[in-house]
Amino acid sequence: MIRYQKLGYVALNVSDMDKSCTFYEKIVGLQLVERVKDGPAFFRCSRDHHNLVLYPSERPGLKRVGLEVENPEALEQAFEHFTKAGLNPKELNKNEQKMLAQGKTFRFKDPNSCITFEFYSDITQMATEYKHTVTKIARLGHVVVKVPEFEKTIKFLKEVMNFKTSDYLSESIEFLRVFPNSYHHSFAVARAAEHQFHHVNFMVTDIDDIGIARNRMINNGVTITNGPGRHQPSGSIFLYYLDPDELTIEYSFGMEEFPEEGARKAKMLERNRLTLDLWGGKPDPRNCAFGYIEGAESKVQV
Ligand SMILES: CC(C)C(=O)/C=C/C(C(=O)O)=C(/O)C(=O)O
Ligand SMILES: [Fe+2]
Repeated sequence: MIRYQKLGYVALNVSDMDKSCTFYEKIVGLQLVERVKDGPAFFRCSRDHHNLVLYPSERPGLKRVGLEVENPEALEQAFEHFTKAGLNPKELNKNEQKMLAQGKTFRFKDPNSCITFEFYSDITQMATEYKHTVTKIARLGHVVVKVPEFEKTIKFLKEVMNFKTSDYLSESIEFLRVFPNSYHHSFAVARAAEHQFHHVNFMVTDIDDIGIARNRMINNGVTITNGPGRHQPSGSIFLYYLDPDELTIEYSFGMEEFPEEGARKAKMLERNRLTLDLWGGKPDPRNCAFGYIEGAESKVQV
């Protein structure tokens, strides 16, 4: 079965590259690596060449999800596995691989969530450490999407992609880890009437990063849509806010980790406001409410 290293990067479509580049650098605290003229902008929060990529588009939202597997052998096995599963994975041409600063890379579209998943094992390691500025981002944490075909999507992610469930709210949200990565979730899926982006998360190093971020958002006129609060599922302390396209970004501090073997069984959690936030906060209705999934446009709803 496929063995993942981590959620490698998230690619977002944004409507105004200048505005969003400034926001992700100066407010979120990512490091700009390079910006291609009339093309994507690459940001990092680790030694990887990128952990977030912004693309210009008139339809803001999720463009694709990059998954790093453990090594080149795991990449070969994954390619064969997805081919056998009929997903028709396509290897990128050398030019695009070069632009992404990645080694061999392939993609396919999950027919249930409509997400384009990208797989690679090698990404350029930058010569210098990620430079903290306004906050100490520890890593790209997770991405969450909304889907109408909830059960089919979860079945696909678990049986075909080898994700494991950490916790779930019956028939409404499931938190998944990219096995054997230890973090409670790198991916989550919520049931909704339409395919939609939900949020992307960056994990920070200290509780102070959350408190300081709250003041930074207020001082810069950035809308906070939820928090600070504490999630019950992963135990993390969170703050959600909106980017210039009203896409939701989450910072979180702390997260339960799972061993590769002997992990606890997944908990079925109560649908209760206190599950989402142990501190009893009430989210703004704009929280996790905006963003397309690229490729979901053509999906016929049943
Ligand atoms: C039911 C909600 C969505 C919830 O509990 C969210 C939990 C977590 C977590 O436990 O860390 C998230 O990160 C999240 O989905 O934002
Ligand atoms: Fe989250």
